[in-house]
Amino acid sequence: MTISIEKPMFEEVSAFQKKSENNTGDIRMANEHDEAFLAPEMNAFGRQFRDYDAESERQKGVEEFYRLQHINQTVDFVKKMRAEYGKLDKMVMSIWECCELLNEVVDESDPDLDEPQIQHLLQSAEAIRKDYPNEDWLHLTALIHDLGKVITLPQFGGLPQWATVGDTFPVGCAFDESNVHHKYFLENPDFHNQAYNTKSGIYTEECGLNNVMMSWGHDDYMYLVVKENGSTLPSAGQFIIRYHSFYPLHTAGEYTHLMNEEDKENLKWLHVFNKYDLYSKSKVHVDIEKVKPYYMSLIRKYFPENLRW
Ligand SMILES: O[C@H]1[C@H](O)[C@@H](O)[C@H](O)[C@@H](O)[C@H]1O
Ligand SMILES: [Fe+2]
Ligand SMILES: [Fe+2]
Repeated sequence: MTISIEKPMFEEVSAFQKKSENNTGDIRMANEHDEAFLAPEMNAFGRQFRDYDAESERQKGVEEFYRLQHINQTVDFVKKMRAEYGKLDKMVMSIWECCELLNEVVDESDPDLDEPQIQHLLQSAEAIRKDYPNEDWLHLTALIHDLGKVITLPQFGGLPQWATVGDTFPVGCAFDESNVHHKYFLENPDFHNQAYNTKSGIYTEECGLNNVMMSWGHDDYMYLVVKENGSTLPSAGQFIIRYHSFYPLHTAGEYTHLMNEEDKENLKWLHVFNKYDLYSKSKVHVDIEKVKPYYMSLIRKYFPENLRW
């Protein structure tokens, strides 16, 4: 199904200023009188969003995270993970149970967020709901997009952070320089493998992202969960879940030679989504009990009661 976009995809950055006054570091509850979502200029730490070069303690941890991620995500590793997690034999539970479980996950790759993960899910979902009130599938997509991070918990195999979070990129072809902290790819064995280090590598131009192996993490895992459990979430929603961390594509505009026509359509919605995923990260908490009935109704509409994880 193709869903057309009637709203402007991006607001001017100047319009974002007003909201930044809210980002003072104090936690307050959002209420229904808040105006439509305006992306702030600064994150909750008073820095630019996605600033991977700032000098700070937090930044050192993030850089170390990317060093390990870039060294270890290889074609062989991704194949192994896909086979293992494709079995979906780790757990049986509902979507909401997983939302609650996610609170136990800490994301070491994220320079902009140190709130409980369930707040990030609800903050992004509520922000997108205000601006796109009729696209309920988009609200639900936002709610579940990061649930795959549970693979770092012991009961899901306890994968290291570098195999769970962070930006994603294709393996099996050259690592583009737009990847943050690109220099660490030099220590990845695939970097020196001639079958894997050309622009298209093992792929052909316009082969479609579905035929491309992405670095393993919460995006691809959650996509598998959605697909294999027979969710009726539209293809644009499934695409968003699968590629929302693929910043080298959706923000830097690289790797587009691997896309087919369907990918190009879906990418429009990913651009919409990305603004809410990134800029809704704030200290303004959503009242979970108040919004829960609405999201439960969406879960019932698009998912079976229990899912295999
Ligand atoms: O640090 C963040 C975080 O892990 C997000 O969940 C992921 O989607 C981003 O791409 C990543 O950079
Ligand atoms: Fe994510
Ligand atoms: Fe997110």
